[in-house]
Amino acid sequence: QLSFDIYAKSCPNLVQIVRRQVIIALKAEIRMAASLIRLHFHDCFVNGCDASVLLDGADSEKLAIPNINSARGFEVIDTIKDAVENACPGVVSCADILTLAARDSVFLSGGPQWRVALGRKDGLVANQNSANNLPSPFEPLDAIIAKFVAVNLNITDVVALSGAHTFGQAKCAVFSNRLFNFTGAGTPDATLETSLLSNLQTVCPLGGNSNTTAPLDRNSTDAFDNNYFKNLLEGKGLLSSDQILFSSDLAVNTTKRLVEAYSRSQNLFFRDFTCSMIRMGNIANGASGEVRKNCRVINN
Ligand code: HEM
Ligand SMILES: [Ca+2]
Repeated sequence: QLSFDIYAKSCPNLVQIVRRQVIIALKAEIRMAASLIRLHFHDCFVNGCDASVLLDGADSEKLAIPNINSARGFEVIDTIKDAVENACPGVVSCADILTLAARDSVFLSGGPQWRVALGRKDGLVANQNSANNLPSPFEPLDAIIAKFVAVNLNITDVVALSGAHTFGQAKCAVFSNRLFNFTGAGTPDATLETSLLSNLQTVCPLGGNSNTTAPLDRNSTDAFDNNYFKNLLEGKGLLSSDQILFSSDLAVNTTKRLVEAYSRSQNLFFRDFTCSMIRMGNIANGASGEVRKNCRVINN
């Protein structure tokens, strides 16, 4: 029931309003592009794209392991929502705003652009348990694939969408297990290229601050391009869940060929990424919904 012209009469300038606010947010902090698309991903994988991730409270998804002290950009979404409410009060859902902001983040960082079908409704409940079950950087490839399949996405979506790790940052907490004593063997992850390994050992020393961050793609930290895939061919994926797309045994029959193809052709990556973003953005919430006035709380 999503459509391209659902707000044509009720909020004709929506797309421009969101774009303008995302531009302002990226001027203040370029990393916000990465943070906004990640929020959209964490929204869509939990109850479908229904802005459940934006809700505050003790049972919120914000407090789930993958999000706490990690998910960011909530204030930016509030600001965009305010601008939209000023122009068209009570019309546009927070879920649509987050989808548009994610789309703009990619394009404004040098990536592809696409049209977003709109009309998502905001959910009435958060699902902290499901948010705790988001794909983890510590799990093997078969488990990650299974979590995508569970929301009707496929192996191509796994590889293409992982390409979002072309920008943004990750904390030592999510990759330092690779640096010194990987899987209890007493040695680092053998698939991690040695010069990157020694650099990361300095950035994230044993007993150091686990909140220190490193770029997911140190070739072009803030640009949306296919360097992420070139990195994987060289053992320079930051997260274990990145590198296993190329280096694990299972990758040989599933994801490795696509990693190689995207590393050779940015065009192919951009085309598949666009398709997969649309597919992820269409994950539906089966339950009823509303257009929230404030993205942090359901209407009363
Ligand atoms: C395939 C399974 C995935 C896993 C295991 C995963 C895991 C992670 C982890 C652990 C971080 C670092 C968080 C932190 O240190 O605070 C991260 C960051 C990020 N993820 Fe993923 N991710 C996955 C898929 C995706 C998808 C599908 C997207 C979007 C389409 C995405 C976009 C991002 C972005 C842009 C960042 C950087 C955020 C920032 O700088 O604020 N990831 N991811
Ligand atoms: Ca959601």
